[in-house]
Amino acid sequence: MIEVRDLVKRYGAHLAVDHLSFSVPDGQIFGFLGPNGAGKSTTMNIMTGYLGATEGEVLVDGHSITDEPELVKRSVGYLPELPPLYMDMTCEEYLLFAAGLKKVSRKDRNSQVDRVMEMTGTMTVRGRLIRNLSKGYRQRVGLAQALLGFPKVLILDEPTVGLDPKQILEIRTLIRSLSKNHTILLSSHILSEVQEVCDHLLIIHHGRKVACGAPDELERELADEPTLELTLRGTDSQARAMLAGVPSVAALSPLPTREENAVSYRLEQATGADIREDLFHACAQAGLPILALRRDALTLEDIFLRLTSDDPGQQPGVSRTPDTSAAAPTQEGEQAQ
Ligand SMILES: Nc1ncnc2c1ncn2[C@@H]1O[C@H](COP(=O)(O)OP(=O)(O)OP(=O)(O)O)[C@@H](O)[C@H]1O
Repeated sequence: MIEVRDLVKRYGAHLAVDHLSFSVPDGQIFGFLGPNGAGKSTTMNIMTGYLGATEGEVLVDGHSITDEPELVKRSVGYLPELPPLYMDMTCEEYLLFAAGLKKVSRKDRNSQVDRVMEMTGTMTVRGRLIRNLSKGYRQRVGLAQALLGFPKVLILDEPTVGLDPKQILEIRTLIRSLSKNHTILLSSHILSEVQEVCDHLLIIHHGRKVACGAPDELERELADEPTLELTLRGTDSQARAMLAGVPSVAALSPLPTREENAVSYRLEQATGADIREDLFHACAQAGLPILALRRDALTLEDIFLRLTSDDPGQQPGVSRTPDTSAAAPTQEGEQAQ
């Protein structure tokens, strides 16, 4: 169990981490998400004992990183954003060297290095110079280094940054397999990179917590009720009279339309309601053909962008991604766009 309590980090007058608190239970893959400069690396550097906090504390299994740094460091493996690799060493030489720095006993070094190379799929490149390895393999070597000593906790700072899509998938699979025996905290500034792999997400902005929860929980809690965009063949008064008779239309606002003899509205639905079928029947009964019906729902990506935006235009309800799966067939038999 990792506990971060009321953590503050100031660089001179700049407040990089602002009273941040969270905890990571054993066995969880915890995603630490925020745009560039949000304070992720600073927090991770404090959690791993590389940097001192201005205020607050970090506990790993109840032991404070400040009071018992050696003990805590032994239970934490760290992959920094730029792994400190020595380009002129082979993969194996580097891992043996890192095992020495981590005070792995001489008699265990070779077997541990073999084991972490197996775990990270680097056995086949053990004799290659690190400078000649691809970025994906260098990242694996960095992970292998973090695994030496078999710490309970792994802290990975942007482990997939700069990798190609295939390498990203491979590292993700590797992280998932490591989660069987480790508690993992990994950071990213890209939601899609952590959404798939993490059980829990913490979103920070300007060093402050802005949201925390399981990805689907966040989506449920932070997304507004979906709205509908409806375009009909008919007049404004006909449409409003028909819509007045549909229960659960909480509000409507007109939208511009390029269709001739047509009107378009954004409809807000009462909490929890889905009025698409009611609308279909009401429009059919009133003889007002539906030309388009589109449901707008916030995705987790929209929520992340909204929570971490300094632009007041990116406020609730502005950044929306159309859910085209909910588009209704038009009178011409086409899918509405
Ligand atoms: N040594 C330092 N001295 C002064 N300011 C710093 C220092 N390190 C980081 N900062 C500032 O603190 C803030 C947080 O930086 P940090 O690197 O922790 O963010 P991050 O979320 O990891 O960003 P990135 O994804 O770009 O690495 C930024 O505004 C950064 O400019």
